[in-house]
Amino acid sequence: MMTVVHVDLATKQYDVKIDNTLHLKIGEMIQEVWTSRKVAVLTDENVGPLYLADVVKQLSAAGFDVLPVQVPAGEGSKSLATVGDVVSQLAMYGFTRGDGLVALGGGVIGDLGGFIASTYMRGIAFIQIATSLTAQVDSSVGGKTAVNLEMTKNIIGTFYQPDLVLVDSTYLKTLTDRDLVEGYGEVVKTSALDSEAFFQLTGSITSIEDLRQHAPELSEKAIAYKAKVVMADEKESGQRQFLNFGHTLGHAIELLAHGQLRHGEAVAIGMIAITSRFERDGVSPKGMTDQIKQRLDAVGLPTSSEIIGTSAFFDQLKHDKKNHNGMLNLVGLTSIGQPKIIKKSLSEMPDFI
Ligand SMILES: NC(=O)c1ccc[n+]([C@@H]2O[C@H](COP(=O)([O-])OP(=O)(O)OC[C@H]3O[C@@H](n4cnc5c(N)ncnc54)[C@H](O)[C@@H]3O)[C@@H](O)[C@H]2O)c1
Ligand SMILES: O=C(O)C(=O)C[C@@H](O)[C@H](O)[C@H](O)COP(=O)(O)O
Ligand SMILES: [Zn+2]
Repeated sequence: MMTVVHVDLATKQYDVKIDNTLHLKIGEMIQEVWTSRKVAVLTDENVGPLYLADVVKQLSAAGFDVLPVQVPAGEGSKSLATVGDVVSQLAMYGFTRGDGLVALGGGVIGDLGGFIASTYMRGIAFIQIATSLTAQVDSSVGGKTAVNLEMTKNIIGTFYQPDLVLVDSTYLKTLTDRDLVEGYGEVVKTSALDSEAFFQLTGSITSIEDLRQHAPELSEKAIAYKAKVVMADEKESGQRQFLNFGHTLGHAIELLAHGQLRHGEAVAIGMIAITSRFERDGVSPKGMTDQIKQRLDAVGLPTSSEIIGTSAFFDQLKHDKKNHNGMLNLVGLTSIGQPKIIKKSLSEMPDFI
C-alpha cells in the first residue's frame, strides 16, 4: 500500500510517495501535479542505461515533451561545469519558466538537478525520482540543493522544494552493495536523532541482506522524521541543524578523501568521532559510541579515518555552514532521540578532537 508523507511548508506543499509500484506509474504520478510542458529528465551514466528510456517513454505517453539529459556518475558532477552543460542543453531545447526538471537518480542527481531547477530562469518546477538509498531516506526530501567547489562540499546551493518526490524501493535492486550501505549511514544518523524505537530498528539490521529487505520500512521512518524537522525549520535556523549530525567532521573527511569515501561513509566516521568526544566529555552517555558503531559495523561501514586530526582537516572545518564567526555548532546526542547543539570555537577543535 502506498505511504504518503505530506510536506507542508509556509510557501509550498508537496507529497513524498513511497511504494514499490511507482516505477510503473511515473507518467500518471507526474500528470497529477504538472500540466503539459517540456520536461528535462536528468540522470547519470549508471542510472540512465537502466531506467531513462522507460521514464522518457512514460512521460511522453503522458503528453510531456521530454529532453533526456545524462551526466557522468559520481560526486564530480556536483560542479558548476556540469551545471553549465545542463543549462546549455535546456536553453538549446527552448526551456522556459513554465517547464520542469525531473531528477532521476541518487543524491548527486537530486542535489544537482534541484540546483539547476532553482536557478534556470530563476526557477522552474522540479520533481525527484529517488533511485539510491541515500536519496530515498534523506536527500530527495527537504529542498537542500548544492554543488561543490574543489575546496569544499555543498558550498553553492539553494533551498528549493520539489513539487513531488517518488520513492520506489524496486530501484534499489540494481544498486551496488557499497552504494546501498552508504545510504545506511544516513539511516543510522536519523534513527539516533529520532527515537529509541527507530534506533532499535536499526539495531536489528545485522547484514546487508537485512538492509535490502528492510529498506522500504527504513525509508518511511527516515522520511517521516526528516519531513517533521523540515516542516519545523525549513531554512535551518534551528533544529534542522540536527540533520547535520556527523556532517561537520564528515564533510571535511569526505572532501579530503578525494573520492575514496562516499558521503554516507564519511558521515559514519564523523558520527563516531564526534560521539566518542562527547561521550568522553559527559555530553553523551557512556556506551553510545559503541551502540552507533555496532549498527555501522553490521553492514561494513567505516568508522575511523586517519584524516581526522590533520591540519588540512582542521582547516576544512571552517567551511562548515554551522560556523558562525569562528564558533561551530556541533550536533551531539544527550540520549537517543535527544540531539543538542554544542558550541565549540574553531580554535579549540584541535584540543577537543
Ligand atoms: N540534499 C540533501 O539533503 C542531501 C542529503 C544526503 C546526501 N546528499 C548528497 O547526496 C550525495 C550522495 O548521494 P548518493 O549516495 O545517492 O550518491 P549518487 O547519486 O552518486 O549515487 C551513488 C551511486 O549509485 C548509482 N545509482 C543510483 N541509483 C541507482 C540504481 N537504482 N541502480 C544502480 N545504480 C544507481 C549512481 O549512479 C552512483 O554511482 C552526496 O553528494 C551528498 O552530499 C544530499
Ligand atoms: O537536509 C538537511 O538539512 C541535511 O543536513 C541532510 C544531510 O544529510 C545532507 O548531507 C545535506 O546535504 C548536508 O547539507 P549541508 O548544509 O551541511 O551542506
Ligand atoms: Zn548527509
